[in-house]
Amino acid sequence: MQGRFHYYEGYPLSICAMPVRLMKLLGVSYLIASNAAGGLNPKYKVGDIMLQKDHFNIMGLAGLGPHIGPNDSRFGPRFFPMTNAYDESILNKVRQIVKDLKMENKVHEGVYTCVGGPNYETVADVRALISLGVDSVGMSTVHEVIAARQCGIRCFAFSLITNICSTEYGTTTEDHSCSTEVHSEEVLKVGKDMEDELRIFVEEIVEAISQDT
Ligand SMILES: O=P(O)(O)O[C@@H]1C[C@H](O)[C@@H](CO)O1
Ligand code: HPA
Repeated sequence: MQGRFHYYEGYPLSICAMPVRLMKLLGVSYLIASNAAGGLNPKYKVGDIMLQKDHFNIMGLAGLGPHIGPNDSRFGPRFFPMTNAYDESILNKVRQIVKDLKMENKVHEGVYTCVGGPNYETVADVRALISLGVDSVGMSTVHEVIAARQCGIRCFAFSLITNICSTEYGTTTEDHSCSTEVHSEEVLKVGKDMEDELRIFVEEIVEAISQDT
């Protein structure tokens, strides 16, 4: 996919996840999802990659999800587990690719969360997410993976760390902005700068998965 629907654009999460259900109808069996995300783990640097071992569904805990409403049983059961949402055998392949491509110094494994956005987080938000065990924060992917898991699609996802979320209140500069705040220009630039490296990374993952099919 080129782009995706986001909750902050005014779409319900069922629409945000709809392309995954379309993929299922087209016969897709693996989902590779990526996102731009803020780094919460103090070890992360801008430009690093975080393989998602899991996600923390903060919107789901608040009652928001792609399956609210009548269940469409073509896509799976009403109730379904999310214990192993991120496929361990794909993760193992990716771990090997990370070694082969000598990317170990910039690749981590961690927990992602999706917030509603479109505003970035306050310092209090960031401190709370860290205390909840979250390593990266973005505005997508969780509901897509939930939709995929209901219908049996195997998932791999990673975050590109485009900015570091501040745990400290910054100093206000002369133009009334703040020294530690995030701007979308920065997020887009890091995404652009990493495009070629990420393309190779994803091509390797597709190749490794396709050897199994
Ligand atoms: O679509 P993703 O989750 O990669 O994009 C993130 C979330 C927002 O759309 C945007 C904020 O900078 O980046
Ligand atoms: N927070 C939420 N979403 C994001 C961020 C962030 O810091 N960076 C990129 N997408």
